[in-house]
Amino acid sequence: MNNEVPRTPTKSKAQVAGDAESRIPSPNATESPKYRKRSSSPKQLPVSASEHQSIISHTKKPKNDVLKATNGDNSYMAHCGVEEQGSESSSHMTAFYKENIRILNDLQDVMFQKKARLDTLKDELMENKNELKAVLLKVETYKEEKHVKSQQLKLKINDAKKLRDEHNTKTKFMVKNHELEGQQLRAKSVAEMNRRENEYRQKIEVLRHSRIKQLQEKREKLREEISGLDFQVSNNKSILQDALKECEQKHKLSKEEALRLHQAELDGLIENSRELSAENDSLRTALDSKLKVAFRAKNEDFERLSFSLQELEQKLKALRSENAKIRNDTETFSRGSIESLAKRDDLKKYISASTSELGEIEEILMKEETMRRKLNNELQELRGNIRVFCRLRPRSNQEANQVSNIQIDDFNDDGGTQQMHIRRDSKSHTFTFDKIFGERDSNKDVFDEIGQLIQSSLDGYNVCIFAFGQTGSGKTYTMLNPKDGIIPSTLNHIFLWVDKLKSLGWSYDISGQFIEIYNENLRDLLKGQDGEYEETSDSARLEIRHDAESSTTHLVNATTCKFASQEMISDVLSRASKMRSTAATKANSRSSRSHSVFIIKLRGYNSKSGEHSVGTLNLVDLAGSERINSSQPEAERLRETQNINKSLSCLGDVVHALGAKDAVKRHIPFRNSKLTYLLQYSLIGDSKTLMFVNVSPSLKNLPETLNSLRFAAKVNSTQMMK
Ligand SMILES: Nc1ncnc2c1ncn2[C@@H]1O[C@H](COP(=O)(O)OP(=O)(O)OP(=O)(O)O)[C@@H](O)[C@H]1O
Repeated sequence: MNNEVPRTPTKSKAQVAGDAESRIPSPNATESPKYRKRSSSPKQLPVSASEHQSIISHTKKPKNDVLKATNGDNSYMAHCGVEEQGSESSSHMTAFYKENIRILNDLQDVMFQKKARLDTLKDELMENKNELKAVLLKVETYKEEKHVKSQQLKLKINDAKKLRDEHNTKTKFMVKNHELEGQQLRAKSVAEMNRRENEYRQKIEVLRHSRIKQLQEKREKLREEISGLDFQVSNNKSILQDALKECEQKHKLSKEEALRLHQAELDGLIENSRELSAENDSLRTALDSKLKVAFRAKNEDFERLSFSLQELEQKLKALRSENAKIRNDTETFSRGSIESLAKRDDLKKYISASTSELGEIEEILMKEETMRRKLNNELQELRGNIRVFCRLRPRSNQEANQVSNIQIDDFNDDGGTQQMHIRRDSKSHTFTFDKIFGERDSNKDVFDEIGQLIQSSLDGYNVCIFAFGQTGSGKTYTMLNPKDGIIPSTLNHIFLWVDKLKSLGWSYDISGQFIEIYNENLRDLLKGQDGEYEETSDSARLEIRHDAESSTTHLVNATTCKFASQEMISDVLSRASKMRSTAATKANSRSSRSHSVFIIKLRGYNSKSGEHSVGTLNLVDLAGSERINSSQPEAERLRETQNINKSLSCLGDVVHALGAKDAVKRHIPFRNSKLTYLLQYSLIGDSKTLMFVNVSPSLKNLPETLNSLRFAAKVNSTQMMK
């Protein structure tokens, strides 16, 4: 679209003059009444734009009229009714006409000047418009830039928010973990208290039952005794009464008989004679004494029987009071039993309420355990599936004065990384890792950092932990130090955790294999172990077999040790390291020239939820990473070094390929070394890998230290693809 202002045609002064000449009629031409009218006020010059316009319109019509007059059209004059006047007035008219023509020409000049000015203004307007356009364009560009910058700012703000959320999630997770542990401890102590309370209650119950039984038995016995005695007493009483009655009867009868006889005799004697009276008296005295003796004897019998009766009555009384006491006791006991029964019912109710509460708590704990597993995995993934930790071993006494210039920065909480700077020949080398342990950090400090990774293997993920570095840099100390190395600490941690998880229904089957890879040959470090180890025949060669369907690896002919108790750990590890050192003496420090791989398989089953988990934890002490030493050109050493270099570079290649963006489509060279082939399924997918790069502080080891750090830094720059 053309936005230009239509331009007024401009003319040069000569053109304007020429035009005016051609347009303006001759001064001799007949004057039109209109021009005459104007002559009456010759000094009235147009000053405004409207007057200017009206002058132009006035001058246009006379132009045609004048032209007609110039061409000798007298009818025009006649038509106008103008009469011929004298030559004086004609010259006057000519002057006037000329004056008007001049004014008109001046006006036309003014008009053209104004037109020219208008054009200039139009040009300026155009220029301004263009400038405005350019300015608008610039404004647009600035706006776009501003938009882009605001988008970038938004992204940065989002990133910052994400980091803050991440931090919050981490904090929440830690807090939750602590709470979880607290709850578990609380639940455990409550369970323990309940168990003890139950035990005591059961014991009290048993004691109470046995005591009641004893008392009941005693009461029964006493009842029997009482009834026996009652029976005896009533029996004796009737016997005594019968005897007494008989005695009295007999006595009465004998008395009556004797009296009757005596009376008869007396009567006979009285009747017979007085002489017999003396005899009668003596006879009577004799009879009296006889009767008295008999009576006394009978009396004594009676008294004896009365006494025994009294005794029996007293005994009966005592037994009765004892019986009453026993009854009282029994009543007290039954009252106690009723109270105990009420208490038992209360306790039963309390126990059933506690059991249901415990069930709920268990359910919550199980859910929290599942949540913890998920969160732990998310946290590990946030930290990266491949992580690299550096560890600087402490200087020995001999190295004290010959140490490298190594400086370790503080841990950067924002980036989650740590840096170290090494000076060599006035050049500074900086390396960044996920964590750096200095000379003063202990194996415990190291284990505290990797505990959650070990947890992942219990949760059913595959985990690989490598120790990499030159000979003497502290790999074996980090991995296998008997007291607190990663391997013994890991096994102890596993046992502790398995014990904790028992209350949530989890049970674990823990088994281990320990092998060595020397010159690309596998060797069983648990071979020949006794006890609960699965033996393999001496001639059997170790073989690696993969099951692609279940993504698992099987080591054919390798001894598998089932860890049934924590006590087995030190025994198995000391035997394995003995086996390794036996080989070392044979093959000249072979331990530093071979890779050792400790494979722990953790199969978990939850009887309450039916969940299964299978995790493999590979703890690898890699062979020394130093380059070929020209001072040791023996063929055997060369072969060893070549094999080590090949397998280490293959490990680097595999990790690198796994970290590539197109890793899923890419060929991963697992088969290029026995080590990577063995660990194939523990390096892909959800697996987690941690590499320790162990370095020495010694100045003489500096070139190897830098090599190791470069290798590790390359691994650290990798982020595993899923
Ligand atoms: N963090 C540490 N604290 C104390 N001593 C250590 C530490 N790291 C290593 N050492 C000591 O340094 C020496 C060498 O360590 P170590 O044998 O573990 O090295 P290495 O890298 O495994 O060597 P090789 O490859 O020969 O097995 C040992 O005497 C060990 O006790």
